[in-house]
Amino acid sequence: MAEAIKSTGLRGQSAGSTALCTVGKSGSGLTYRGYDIQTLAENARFEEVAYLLLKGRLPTQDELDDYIAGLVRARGLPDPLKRVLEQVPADAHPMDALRTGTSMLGNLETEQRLEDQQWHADRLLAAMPSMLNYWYRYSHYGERIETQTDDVSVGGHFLHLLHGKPASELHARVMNVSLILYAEHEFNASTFTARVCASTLSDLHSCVTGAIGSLRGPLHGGANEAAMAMISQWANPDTAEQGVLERLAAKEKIMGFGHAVYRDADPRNAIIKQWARRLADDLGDTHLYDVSERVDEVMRREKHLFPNADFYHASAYHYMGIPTKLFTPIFVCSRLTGWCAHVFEQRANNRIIRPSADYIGPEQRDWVPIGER
Ligand SMILES: CC(=O)SCCNC(=O)CCNC(=O)[C@H](O)C(C)(C)COP(=O)(O)OP(=O)(O)OC[C@H]1O[C@@H](n2cnc3c(N)ncnc32)[C@H](O)[C@@H]1OP(=O)(O)O
Ligand SMILES: O=C([O-])CC(=O)C(=O)O
Repeated sequence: MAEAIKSTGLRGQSAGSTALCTVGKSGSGLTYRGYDIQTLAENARFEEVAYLLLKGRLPTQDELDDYIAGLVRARGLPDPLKRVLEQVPADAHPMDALRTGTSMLGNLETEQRLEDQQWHADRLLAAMPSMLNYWYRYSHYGERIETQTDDVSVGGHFLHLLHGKPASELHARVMNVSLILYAEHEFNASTFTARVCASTLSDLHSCVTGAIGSLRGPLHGGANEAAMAMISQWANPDTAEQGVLERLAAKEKIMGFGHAVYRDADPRNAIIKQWARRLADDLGDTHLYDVSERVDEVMRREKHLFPNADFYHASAYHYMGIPTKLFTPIFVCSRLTGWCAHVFEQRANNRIIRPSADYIGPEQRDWVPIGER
């Protein structure tokens, strides 16, 4: 019985090997291919991290320039994909729009050969912010936007399409850091979804479509939106404290706190928290940040729980004028790199993922004809 409880949710069990990432290993909280997350967030461009994850090593300057140029060229959307996105209603969740868009792209640009997997991953990386903003601006404002911008960064491109003007240097910098922080995290639920799908020898678009569905839930990527919905209802830190205590008394979860692997801290939190503070100061409005800090204090005091990567992302994104419903889709634009890198890794050493289950149903029974039940 003790064993069964321990194995709930496969917690703590190894489900395979990876050379991509360490999570919660002593000495360093999070590394991508051996590079510490703090170092990457301070020094790297997101595109450089994407290259590292997808191709296995850091690029030279020439390689990075070529890589970025390729991503910039691949931002356009085929007309049939635009028409499909135009059918997705404004009140759909943007994650569903991305799920549909990714699936449709898989129909138009089907992955036929293993040798093309890298091209398809890069294409998805370039096109995901375009799909999201094309749908958002069309469904909410009736605008058919041009998705081919010449912004060099994925984050800058995203903000440009969303706001219809190039991003400020500060906002482009924060988006860069955010995309790096969200890029990869070992065998989390959405990545594991992608790997299970890859293990059947399915195509990349199916793996990514499934992973989007897993990321959407509030216990995973959807927590950044849920955290925003929560903190935005509190007028000041004192009402926030009261609200958290009430939720805890009602045994409700506080979104953006806790983690399946980390025990003391999520190393991404300190980094995004610092940028959220910078954005608040830049805007001259620290209200949401102050509320967030109080929630953080109360959760540590009452539950010994710490904010995960999602919590301060809520205020950071809000300060950049990003609508709440686009928070988790931004996570997709980043985690796509981790998902695809894991698909490649799975394919390179594949065996179909098929665990066993502990049967807890009835013993074998006699069949009762329908008229006698
Ligand atoms: C980028 C990401 O995906 S990070 C994760 C984003 N998700 C969230 O922020 C959602 C809120 N957090 C949670 O639901 C959980 O902490 C998860 C899903 C992240 C991890 O789940 P688990 O590994 O099952 O959590 P864990 O075993 O550490 O929980 C231990 C205890 O703390 C409680 N707990 C964990 N997180 C929270 C929380 N956010 N608020 C209140 N209580 C919590 C659990 O209910 C559990 O209590 P119990 O022992 O009385 O049942
Ligand atoms: O690792 C996890 O379970 C969730 C997480 O933090 C992530 O995917 O970034």
